[in-house]
Amino acid sequence: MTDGSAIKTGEAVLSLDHLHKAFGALKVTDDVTLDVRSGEIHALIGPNGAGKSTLIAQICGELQSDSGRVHFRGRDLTDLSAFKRARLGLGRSFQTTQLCLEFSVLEHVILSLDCMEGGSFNLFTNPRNDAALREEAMHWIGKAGLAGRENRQVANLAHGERRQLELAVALARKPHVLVLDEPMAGMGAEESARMVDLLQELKGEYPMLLVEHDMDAVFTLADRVSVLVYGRIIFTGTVDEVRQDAEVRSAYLGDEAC
Ligand SMILES: Nc1ncnc2c1ncn2[C@@H]1O[C@H](COP(=O)(O)OP(=O)(O)OP(=O)(O)O)[C@@H](O)[C@H]1O
Repeated sequence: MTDGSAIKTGEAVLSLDHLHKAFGALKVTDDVTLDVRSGEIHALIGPNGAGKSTLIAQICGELQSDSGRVHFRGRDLTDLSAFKRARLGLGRSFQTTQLCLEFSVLEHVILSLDCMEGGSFNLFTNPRNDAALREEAMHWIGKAGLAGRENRQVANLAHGERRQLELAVALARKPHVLVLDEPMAGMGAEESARMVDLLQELKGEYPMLLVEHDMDAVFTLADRVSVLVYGRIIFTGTVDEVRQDAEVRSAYLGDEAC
């Protein structure tokens, strides 16, 4: 299989095969094998410093693995740059916001679309004149729950709305999988609930690898959960299985899972 169009529900879209990464003597990714299947949200949880962000960087090509392979939609990505992986549809969000505060929501998404198409559109002269780009940007803005906020300057958005804008930008790149690094980070309860609803709506359309500390969100959204401790996956299973596993509870969940 070389083309993702042939992928059926439940088949692996993204596979990590025995990935390793060490910083000096510190093994940060230690023989990690997991997959994200079509139609699912696969959550990756683990204590601070377990190696979750490092693993995301290895998946997305920002960090070279010491060994192991990454396959995406039937293709071996291991030796490709982050840019090429993104082009092939590996979408990602970051743990901290990566937005230009002086742009409007609409300008942000239009710029992202234009960059993706390799255009020469000049944001500073006439950002809203390309009707097709504008229409498409509005589509992604709506999909990320920001309809009505398109003309608001990013600097004036609430934290949760900024995370939604990042989601709009990620969606505008037309990913075939979403790798989300703590999308609820820094959010209050109401903002988290809104993001959970959004991800719930997008589930099925986009397979997701979700790194998240908010256990309510994880238990609501995930089909499967992998638990990373000191760079090793100690357990993969359904939400119920993970909640009941004694090792997981002692390593990470504690009484939260009861
Ligand atoms: N470039 C680096 N050089 C050396 N050590 C690093 C580097 N990047 C990460 N580490 C170390 O690797 C370990 C894993 O870090 P990582 O940020 O991947 O964990 P994490 O699970 O994402 O943590 P958190 O939940 O706090 O975001 C930590 O001990 C960290 O200090």
